[in-house]
Amino acid sequence: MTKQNVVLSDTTSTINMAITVAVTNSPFFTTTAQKPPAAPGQGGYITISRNSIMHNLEIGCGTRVNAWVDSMRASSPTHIKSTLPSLAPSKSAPPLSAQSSWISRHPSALDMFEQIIKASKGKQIVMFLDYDGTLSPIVEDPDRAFMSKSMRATVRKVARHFPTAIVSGRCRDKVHSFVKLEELYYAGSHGMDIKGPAKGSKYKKGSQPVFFQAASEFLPMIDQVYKALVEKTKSTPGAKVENNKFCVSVHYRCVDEKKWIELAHQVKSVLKEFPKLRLTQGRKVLEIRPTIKWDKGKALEFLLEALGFANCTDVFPVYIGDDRTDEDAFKILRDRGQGFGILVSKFPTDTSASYSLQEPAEARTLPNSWTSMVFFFFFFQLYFFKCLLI
Ligand SMILES: O=P(O)(O)OC[C@H]1O[C@H](O[C@H]2O[C@H](CO)[C@@H](O)[C@H](O)[C@H]2O)[C@H](O)[C@@H](O)[C@@H]1O
Repeated sequence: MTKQNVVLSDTTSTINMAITVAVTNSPFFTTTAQKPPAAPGQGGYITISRNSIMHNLEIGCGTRVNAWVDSMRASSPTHIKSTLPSLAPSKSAPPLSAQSSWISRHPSALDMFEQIIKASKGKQIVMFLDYDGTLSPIVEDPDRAFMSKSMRATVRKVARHFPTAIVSGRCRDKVHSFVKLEELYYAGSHGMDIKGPAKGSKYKKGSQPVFFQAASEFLPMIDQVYKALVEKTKSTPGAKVENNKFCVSVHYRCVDEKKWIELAHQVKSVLKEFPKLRLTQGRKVLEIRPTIKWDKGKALEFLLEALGFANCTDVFPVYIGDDRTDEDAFKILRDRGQGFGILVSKFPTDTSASYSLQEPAEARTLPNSWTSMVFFFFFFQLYFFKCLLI
């Protein structure tokens, strides 16, 4: 029996935790490894290998199916809340050494605020923001994950000072309809659908409009798999299939846990017919997407290039996100040695982000400059917002 340390992260739902899962041969999980060893947050978000799932479900091997359901369960706040202490110091539960060590490796962005501003001096800051769980609260109905007016006002302010992009797993049009800011860049479908502001941007060098769809040829297939999944899962109460244009989400947040295995089998039976699609896992969501090598990290690189910063040393990208899919972008920043990633999380989790956002109470001093103020209030809102999450 091989013991594998698998990190399951549900940042938005305050459910980040490291779980040691004993998995025999464990082909079930493939992790996007995040080196280097000395860097904070080695490890990665879990990608469920489609082949492994397909195989395991196909042969009806109880252990493998259970492993999948275990993974779904581990992304559940109720399970993790009860087992992992929050990063916030509490009277009843003094911080564990693991927690303090995590915080020392991923210090609060607020505590490091002055250093961050100093490091960005003379460079063009470019902001990348995840949507669900970062700008909007996690709610049961994905169609109602609205952004608050104050968050919108903050993002508007940020965009006035820096080129700003929303990078989301959602369909680009949908995330645009939630954010409602024309001046931003939007990268929907996990970065597979990128569009710049219709009126252009004062930051962009050159007049070419920014538009890129990395998986256009998959459109008919995604439509097909969406319809098949809707049909197949309709017998599972609470299951919701969301068409994100270049990918599909199967939500199980409202599905009775006893029915998760049934849902897993339904999804498997559909995916069997689509060998060019792969399956990954998000927050109480199974995400089906093309097998192309494109993710939020690639979208970040694409946008930096489109903005004219491809080989620049004077650019400072900042990516704020809370999900496993954001790790691809954090890793790019770490590898480039440019800017930094901020993980919004109440709990320790494996991450390539440099900094974290945990508690609003950490905000102590007000920085001086206007730019700093924008950052400060932006961070502060994210902190505050995070505390309201389920
Ligand atoms: O990259 P993101 O912007 O974070 O999008 C990832 C997924 O977010 C949405 O699902 C999540 O938020 C829902 C609303 O709060 C919640 O109900 C769900 O359980 C979460 O997984 C979105 O609906 C998905 O399509 C995105 O892939």
